[in-house]
Amino acid sequence: MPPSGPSLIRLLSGWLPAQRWFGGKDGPIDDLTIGTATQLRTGDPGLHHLVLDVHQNGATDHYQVLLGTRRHLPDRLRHVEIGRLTDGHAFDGHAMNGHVYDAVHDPELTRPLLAFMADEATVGPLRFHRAPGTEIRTDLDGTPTAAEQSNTSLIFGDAYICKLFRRLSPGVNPDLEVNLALGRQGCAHVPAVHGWIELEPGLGGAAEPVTLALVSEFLRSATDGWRFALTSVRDWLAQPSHPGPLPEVTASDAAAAGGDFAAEAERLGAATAEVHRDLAAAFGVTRRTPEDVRDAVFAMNEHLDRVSAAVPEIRPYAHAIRAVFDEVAADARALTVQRVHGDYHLGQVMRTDAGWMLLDFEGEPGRTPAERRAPAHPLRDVAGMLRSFEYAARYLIARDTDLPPDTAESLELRARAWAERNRAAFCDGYAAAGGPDPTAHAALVRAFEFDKAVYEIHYEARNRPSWLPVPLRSLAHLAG
Ligand SMILES: Nc1ncnc2c1ncn2[C@@H]1O[C@H](COP(=O)(O)OP(=O)(O)O)[C@@H](O)[C@H]1O
Ligand SMILES: O=P(O)(O)O[C@H]1O[C@H](CO)[C@@H](O[C@H]2O[C@H](CO)[C@@H](O)[C@H](O)[C@H]2O)[C@H](O)[C@H]1O
Repeated sequence: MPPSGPSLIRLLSGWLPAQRWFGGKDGPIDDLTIGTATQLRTGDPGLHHLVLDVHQNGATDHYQVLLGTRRHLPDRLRHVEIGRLTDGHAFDGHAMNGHVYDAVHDPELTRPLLAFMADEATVGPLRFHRAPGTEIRTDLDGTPTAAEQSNTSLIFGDAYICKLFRRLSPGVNPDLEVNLALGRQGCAHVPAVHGWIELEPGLGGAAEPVTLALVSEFLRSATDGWRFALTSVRDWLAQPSHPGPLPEVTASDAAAAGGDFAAEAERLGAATAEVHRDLAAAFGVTRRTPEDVRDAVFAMNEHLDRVSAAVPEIRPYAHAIRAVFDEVAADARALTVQRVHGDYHLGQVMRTDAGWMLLDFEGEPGRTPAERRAPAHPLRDVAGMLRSFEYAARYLIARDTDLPPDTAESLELRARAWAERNRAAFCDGYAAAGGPDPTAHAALVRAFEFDKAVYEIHYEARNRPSWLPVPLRSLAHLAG
């Protein structure tokens, strides 16, 4: 018997919209039903896996939640309480009185997930998998990472990270698909997959299973690429400012600033090319005709129209952006496309002792599963990372509204120099390691960069309005 009853639904309807990973914040929930309910642990505390069917604007989205139930809630779990069920409320077929809470915060309830994977268990519609040839330790508790975003990640000791996909789509999740494929290619730039969880076919009537979670090797002592780059920018901006025109940045200047990133940017470029090579080997390559390229440019223009309608701040740059798109369409040539990362930026890479590692092959949130898996030109990823250098360079100054204009202007010159230096180093590393040379495809890279900037302006306006000046400032420079 599925968990039912108005009170559980009422509790979840109030809780869901407040979750960071809930994608339906634009409008009210019309109806919420429970698609599947699986009891993973009986007794107290109890653990229940639910797929929620959320009906909004005529469409249905599916979200995964793990609920804990306890008769007495310890203080350490009070902040994640969802509510209380009383009077023998039916829950997974059991009369249940007690507190219902977000189980990802309860180490006692996250530990069983590893045990199920180690045993390759099937529990109701849930199938737990261990990757071939790997062991899974079962003595570790999982705790959620502080930076909860589109998904929830649990860290188990310093051994594993388990990403629970929140919004579910039928079919294998691209992150699992790509990581397994790259692992089979022997790629040194992705963490090893240890296990995964899937839901049997049937979600939304689909014939394929659904990926629920991915367990990977935890990269201990790794530094997040975004933070690493920002440390360098901070040092670079703190140098005494030079009056007059943009100073030429030499390696010794940058090194004197204490945090030159160029050698790292070059290594990151090389790692990116190696991953692209392995993706092409694993998934194959496809040819696109000049007509296909013109269609793609048409889609970029339509994207710009939609974003211009929603975010007026982009309108002053629309003409310059269209000119770049038109240049590619006018000189359209056949291109070779392949599986790519799809949402490549400094927050998706980590520097370990062994080199750069690439994470999160899910593609841009908001795109359909088919779009996320569609082949694209590898220079799209290069353009994504070039945008990220622009972001890192300007992040500290674009958000400081108290800077006097002349200080802001001199810092902008300095930020520009940092971005140019690291963009060039990244492109050099990419081309030297066998990727298509970005300097030989300048118009295409520029078009991809502008298309990404359009996406970012929409993303920031919707999700982080205080960040909007960051892509706008860089657009003012690139489109100027
Ligand atoms: N294998 C790993 N080892 C260490 N940290 C990781 C690993 N995978 C992800 N992370 C950390 O978790 C963050 C979010 O991971 P990501 O896969 O990008 O999830 P999301 O899709 O929720 O953005 C990363 O930015 C990184 O800091
Ligand atoms: O990491 P996600 O897959 O959730 O990607 C989304 O969020 C990113 C921000 O967290 C966003 O990236 C933008 O901001 C980054 C700095 O925080 C910057 O390095 C990127 O260049 C910029 O695009 C990403 O676009 C979005 O899809």
